[in-house]
Amino acid sequence: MELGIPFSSLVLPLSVIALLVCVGVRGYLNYHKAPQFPGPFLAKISSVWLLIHTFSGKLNQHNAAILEKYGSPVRIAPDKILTNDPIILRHMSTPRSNFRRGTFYDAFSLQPPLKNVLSQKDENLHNSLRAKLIRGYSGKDLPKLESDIDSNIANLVKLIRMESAAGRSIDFSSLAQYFTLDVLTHIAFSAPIGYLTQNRDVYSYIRTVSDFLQVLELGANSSFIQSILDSPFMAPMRPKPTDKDGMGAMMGMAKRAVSERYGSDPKVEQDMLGSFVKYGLTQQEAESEAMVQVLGGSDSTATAIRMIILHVATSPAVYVRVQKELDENDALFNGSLISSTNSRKLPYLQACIKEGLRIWPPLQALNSKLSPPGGETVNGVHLPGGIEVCHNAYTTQRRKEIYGPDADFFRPERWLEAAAEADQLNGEGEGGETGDTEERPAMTQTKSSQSRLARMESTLELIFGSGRFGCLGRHIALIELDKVIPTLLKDFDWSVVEPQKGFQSQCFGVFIQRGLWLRATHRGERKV
Ligand code: HEM
Repeated sequence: MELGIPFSSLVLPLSVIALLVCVGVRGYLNYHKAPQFPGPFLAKISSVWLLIHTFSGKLNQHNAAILEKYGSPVRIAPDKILTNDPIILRHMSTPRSNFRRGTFYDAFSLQPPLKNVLSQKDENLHNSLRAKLIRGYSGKDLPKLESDIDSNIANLVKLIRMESAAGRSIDFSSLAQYFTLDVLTHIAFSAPIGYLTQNRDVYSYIRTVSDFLQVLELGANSSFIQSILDSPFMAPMRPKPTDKDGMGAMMGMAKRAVSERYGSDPKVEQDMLGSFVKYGLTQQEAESEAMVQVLGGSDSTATAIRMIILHVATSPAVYVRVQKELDENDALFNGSLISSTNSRKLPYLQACIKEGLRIWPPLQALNSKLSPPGGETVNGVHLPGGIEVCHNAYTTQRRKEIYGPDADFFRPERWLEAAAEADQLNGEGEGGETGDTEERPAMTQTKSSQSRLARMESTLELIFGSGRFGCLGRHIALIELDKVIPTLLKDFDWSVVEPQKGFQSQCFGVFIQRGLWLRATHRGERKV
């Protein structure tokens, strides 16, 4: 029998049907990878939900919203769930845990296929690399760590004074990053690049890095995108040490600095690179680790500085109290810049720093960990095998049962109240200060493992990750904050220029923040 429909005219509709069937089957299989977890429907059947929000630079906000709506854990992709449960988060990173690094970390091989400490997923290789880096990062091999930071604070203060004397407002988003880039390159290579002295975005690094970070985060959140980025035809588009601008130019700078430390007549310095060389890193490994340090430490610490200053400057009661504490303890500045040890003697200042880190965790990436085959039950939640468990730092740090019913507000007093409670629990009654420790195993030492303060401290610690994956640069970051925050608050009065405008803040794991214009008024002469 003749149907009268030529086969060629059926090709298109049949192809569409076949495609729809494939998409449907794929969606069905995806859905059933972890059907027990709630979440947006699109996130259960495909990675599109996660990719759209990663691309928008607002994934952190969307993640916070779905955790609020569905509770923890919530599904954000077929094989990814998101949690803000501190017990699960800590458990996955303990030394004996069977969880492993997830696909998130594949994106951070800055010179693929070479792995660095951030991208190495093999447990043994990661441990041995960390062991080689730890003395440099802990500051033990850096006798000039504080004085190097001091010299950059002095440059920062000089620049702010100059701008303020000229009646100009200050682009604090850039300035904070000039400072962290100079500090990191100084302690890594024994000399800062000179962002502060030149008062400009050297290598256009800050301007161009946002595109790089957006692509990096897309790869980190999707192994499909990462496989495209890793493919040979993308190689010409990756940053190269020969580039004039951006990440590539920074790599070139690191490469040149590293090359001086190897070869027949190596330069020996007591800096981070010197420590890496001493503990056996190859030249190529040292280049890669130097870049990880700049990438991992500059945006994160700059965000911390911006958000702490912004929150203090826009909270009048806090501002008055912290400046009073700083003025009353002028002697701790020894006539110039404050040491980290002395800074930790100022309880209200320390409470402001902690509260700033809590209210706006500087890194809000997924940091996914892969559950062991067969799964595991943690804190009453069964996490099936082969699932990536991701972190939402923002809502972890706003848990009301830990920080109190007003956890959404910036209120440094909560740390002093919790410390006073802890002292009472211990029967010490010594005033409950949080900033009184010489050594700092956690953010500060805690006196009772049962106290609210202990729970607050250990939860706050999670902004740096924990256990075998914890941030190697935490010690350096905290010393920077201990020193730069009191200096900025003691030397200047800060106000927001055109507060109605707000500023731009995009999250690609790290934050790209632009247009935070502040006015600084010098408060009087002090030698720095
Ligand atoms: C306030 C500032 C900082 C924050 C909030 C922060 C946070 C983090 C987080 C959340 C991780 C990943 C944890 C995980 O994978 O579970 C990490 C890793 C890391 N951070 Fe930081 N960081 C900061 C500053 C720095 C600085 C200044 C440096 C360098 C001097 C640095 C170097 C590193 C390195 C090398 C790793 C990888 C550790 C490993 O793979 O074992 N960070 N950081």
